[in-house]
Amino acid sequence: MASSSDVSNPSGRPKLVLASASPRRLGLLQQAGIEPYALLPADVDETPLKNEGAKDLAKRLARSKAEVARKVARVRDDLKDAYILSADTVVVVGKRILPKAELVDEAAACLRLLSGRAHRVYTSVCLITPKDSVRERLVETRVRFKRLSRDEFERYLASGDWRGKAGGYAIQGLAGTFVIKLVGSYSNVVGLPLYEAAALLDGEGYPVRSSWLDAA
Ligand SMILES: Cc1cn([C@H]2C[C@H](O)[C@@H](COP(=O)(O)OP(=O)(O)OP(=O)(O)O)O2)c(=O)[nH]c1=O
Repeated sequence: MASSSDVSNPSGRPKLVLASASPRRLGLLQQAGIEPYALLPADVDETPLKNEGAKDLAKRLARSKAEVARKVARVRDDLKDAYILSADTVVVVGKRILPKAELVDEAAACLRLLSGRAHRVYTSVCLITPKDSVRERLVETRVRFKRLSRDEFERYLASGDWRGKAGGYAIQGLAGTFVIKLVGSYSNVVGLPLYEAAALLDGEGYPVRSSWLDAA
């Protein structure tokens, strides 16, 4: 398991830095058999620019996170040749970008907008290769929520399951019971589209499936 400090790399495989503090992103990568060598969370200002749309916001933030981590990694002897992977997830209802809910009032406002309607979730994945090429993939998932009863609304807010989640909900948690329909990648909603992330890494020479036999 990776940590923000050094960990051993007994396999001699290329190293991967995950530029994220999200336990969901680490968990999804591990589900795919990909173990980051190090975690370098990047704290970037997530405020949308004036007139910035959800897709551009997700792309800009994923790229900023990767670039912040790259600066740190390239001056570290053990990480100077590492691949850097980051992502950013944005939830949007129509053109309205929902915040990453930190306060109960924000979560309540998000739920009111999501209840009984369809919305889109964008995750942009950014990969910086050891030679500093930048590769990106933007993935869209469409999600439709049931109309929430007052009881569901209040219990969900009381659960705190929304905290720190884009759009004020976590599909992998209690809010899974609100989802009538999902079109596209489920892992994209949780924070890292696995098909696209694996394809990006694979396409740039990272040995995505090299550990699969270790687990057999
Ligand atoms: C919509 C949705 C989002 N989320 C999470 C994924 C992300 O962690 C978070 C969106 O915020 P992000 O800013 O994309 O990510 P983060 O700040 O949590 O982590 P980092 O920038 O360090 O990588 O919301 C879920 O876990 N489930 C969901 O259903």
